[in-house]
Amino acid sequence: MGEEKQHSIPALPWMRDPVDITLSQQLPLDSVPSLHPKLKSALEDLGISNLFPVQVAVWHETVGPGNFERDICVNSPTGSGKTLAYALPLVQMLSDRITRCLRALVVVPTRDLALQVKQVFDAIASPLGLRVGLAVGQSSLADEIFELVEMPAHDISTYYDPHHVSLPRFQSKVDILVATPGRLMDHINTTKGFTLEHLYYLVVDETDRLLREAYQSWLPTVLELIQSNDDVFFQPADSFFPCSVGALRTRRRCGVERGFKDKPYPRLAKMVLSATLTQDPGRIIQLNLHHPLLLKAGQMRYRLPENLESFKLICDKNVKPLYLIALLKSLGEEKCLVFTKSVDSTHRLCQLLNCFEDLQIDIKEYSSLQHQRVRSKTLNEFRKGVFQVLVSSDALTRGMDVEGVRNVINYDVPKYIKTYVHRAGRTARAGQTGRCFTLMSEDEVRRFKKLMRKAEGGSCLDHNISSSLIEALYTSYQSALTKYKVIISKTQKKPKK
Ligand SMILES: Nc1ncnc2c1ncn2[C@@H]1O[C@H](COP(=O)(O)OP(=O)(O)OP(=O)(O)O)[C@@H](O)[C@H]1O
Repeated sequence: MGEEKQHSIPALPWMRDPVDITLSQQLPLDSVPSLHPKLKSALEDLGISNLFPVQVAVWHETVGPGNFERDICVNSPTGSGKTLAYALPLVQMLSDRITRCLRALVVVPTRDLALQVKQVFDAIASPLGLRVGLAVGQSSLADEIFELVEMPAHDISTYYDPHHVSLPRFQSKVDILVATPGRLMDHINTTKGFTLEHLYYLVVDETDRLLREAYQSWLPTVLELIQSNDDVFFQPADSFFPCSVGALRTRRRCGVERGFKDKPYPRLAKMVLSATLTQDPGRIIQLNLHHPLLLKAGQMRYRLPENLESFKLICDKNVKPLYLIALLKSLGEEKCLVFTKSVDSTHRLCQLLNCFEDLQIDIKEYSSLQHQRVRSKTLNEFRKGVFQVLVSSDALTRGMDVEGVRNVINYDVPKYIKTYVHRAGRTARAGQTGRCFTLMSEDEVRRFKKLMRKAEGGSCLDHNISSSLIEALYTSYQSALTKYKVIISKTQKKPKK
């Protein structure tokens, strides 16, 4: 992660002069210019009466006077409302569409995040008659195709056959698609009738994470498909284009672009967002942004939520699990997320904690070692409050919004400030209060303090647990360890003869 070492002044000139989101105020729905009445009442049904500053700023640059003339990059803290910041303008802009085509594509890194984003879209898009699809590999490819593409009555096979001479009429069943890169590529490569040719809007959520992982070159592929459509736009109407199997060809927005001296320029509008947006020109360039505008909260690249309190808890590393247990006990019934450094550590820690007989706290794990179905079930139960403590590694928690998480605990000190931002950001969301505790040994303190100086709002208090509380746990620790060793020996594979 060489990016961490970069100087904090961005190399890209347009990144040096951002619009500061913190200067925007919350805006009551009645004052939001041009807000569709149905969108307003959908928001009210969600209990939303004001737009958050990032939503106001994005609205201003898209639906408002900005009119989507520039591609939008958003760097705003975790829990500040980025999902609705992009979902609202998309739904508003598509509300007057006449035919149903795939007009907006939202790419996110994980399935659970995609499900969460789809729920947000469903709540605001359905009242305006827009359909939202999901391409995440939750169901079989065939089931997913059934939900996304209307097959011509006579055509029963679902996969693309390049030798098929007559071009049947496929119809998209969705206006907006939320996808993970892998499944998106499956549809691009194999699903007949799945086309991006009508796309107006591309959203890349958790951009830095998605740009870091190539996932079968999904981004160059999507951009190339869109680019080739733009090229075809200027070709004579009778020219052959293999993707034009659908309904009408769509004309992308053809506005007067700022800086283009009244030259009409059809293009796809892009929005890219993250709480830790990359400043690396080598990565940003991959997005092929058009005259980009950066919307950013505050001065520094990393910013922690306003109502987050950070604490460091210095432990004796020989009995670190006891500090965690003492901390969990002191937090009572509050929902907690515990982060470890790896999936293996997550598994081991969760097993060990469950070996403490008198703990009386329900603890489950959430990791990529588990089957997706198990993981989704665990997450749903955690959302509903069926159990109270979830132990997780980093990979899957980007963007996850679980109501009522009051505490985040870093069992292992995060290596990078970016990791701290995303972990801590699972609490103190939407203006709520929250706490992040980081367990560390004495010799890790210096590095941790240095790490926290990289973030706005990175001040950190001490949280102490008395040694008598730790000593009181020694006996149960011994019996938990014995029980844990039995479990480990049973699960370890027997050597082959
Ligand atoms: N205008 C609003 N009024 C009240 N609540 C809101 C508003 N906008 C968003 N929220 C709530 O704020 C929470 C955080 O929103 P969201 O998940 O979009 O944050 P985010 O900025 O994408 O965070 P992350 O960077 O962690 O992905 C959600 O529970 C959402 O329902």
